[in-house]
Amino acid sequence: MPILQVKNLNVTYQTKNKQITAVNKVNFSINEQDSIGIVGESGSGKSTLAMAILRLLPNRIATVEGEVYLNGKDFLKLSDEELTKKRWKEIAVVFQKAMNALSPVHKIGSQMVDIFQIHDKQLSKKEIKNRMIDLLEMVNLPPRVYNLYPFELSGGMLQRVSIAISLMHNPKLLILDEATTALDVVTQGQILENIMELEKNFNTTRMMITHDMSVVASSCKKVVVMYGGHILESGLVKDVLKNPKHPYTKGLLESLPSFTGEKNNIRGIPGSLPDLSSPMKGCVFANRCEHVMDICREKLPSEVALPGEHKISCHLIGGELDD
Ligand SMILES: Nc1ncnc2c1ncn2[C@@H]1O[C@H](COP(=O)(O)OP(=O)(O)OP(=O)(O)O)[C@@H](O)[C@H]1O
Repeated sequence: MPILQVKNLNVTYQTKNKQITAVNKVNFSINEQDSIGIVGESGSGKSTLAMAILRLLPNRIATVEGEVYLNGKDFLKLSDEELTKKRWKEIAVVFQKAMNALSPVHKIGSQMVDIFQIHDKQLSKKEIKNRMIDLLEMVNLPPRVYNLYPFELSGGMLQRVSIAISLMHNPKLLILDEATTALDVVTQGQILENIMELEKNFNTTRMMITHDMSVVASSCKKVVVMYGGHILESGLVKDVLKNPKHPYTKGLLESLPSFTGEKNNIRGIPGSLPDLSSPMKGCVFANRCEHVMDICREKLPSEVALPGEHKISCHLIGGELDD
């Protein structure tokens, strides 16, 4: 059974005079210990997807429809009490600016203990302290960090603290939303290595939200490519990144130096995201696609399964035009 199953998930933001469909009938699932990267450029709906799964979008701002099964139970239907029990233990999240949530006037250790005790009041202070120091060591921080204030740590160290906090209750599913994006490449690489090591020890499944394909290439087993609230392509990283089928995925890869080899081959994708507040008949990428055909503007492509776990929604591949 998949650890997370998302079915027909739709998220609509209500603004004063518009309704913005930021996630549009999204379906995907994650099996245990499948690290999955959700990629796409800014505004493609990645964070909205994560927030909806985590039930962090207030009703007055957004309408969430569909089903999100966490270990077989519909997470969207849980009572607030059940939800509180599952947060941190079954599902935890680290945001890009997670470190900003730390109080500047309390030491790291005391904040960790307070957070730990919200969910577990059984252990003594000393036992908790030992566990917190173990956790800090697991994210490669020395024990002395326990007695330091946030201002005494670098951004990378603080983000490691946030990751340690997220792992405190051994969550089954860990969502990282651009959690390493603001860090320099070396620190980012080290933290990713740490996280992968921790996953093995903790038996955690990771969902990683990023606009950076190279992060997915180096740390994930599977990838989901999002654009304009739709999933356009998904599958194993080794298939999708080596043999991308969707013109959008190809465009994303061509805009990365590490995937094209030579600097002068780097290309952007001309154009910008469509207006998500007006209803669309066809493919969401049609206006920017260099292979656009009449049918692309008329009909939403349905998802086609290719060999392996590779799936694609594009009129160029599979379906009527490819017969
Ligand atoms: N609170 C909000 N009210 C209205 N529209 C919103 C709100 N938050 C996000 N959106 C819109 O929803 C769409 C998806 O945004 P989202 O932040 O989920 O994308 P993203 O892929 O995570 O991008 P980024 O990496 O820049 O955060 C965008 O069009 C954005 O403008």
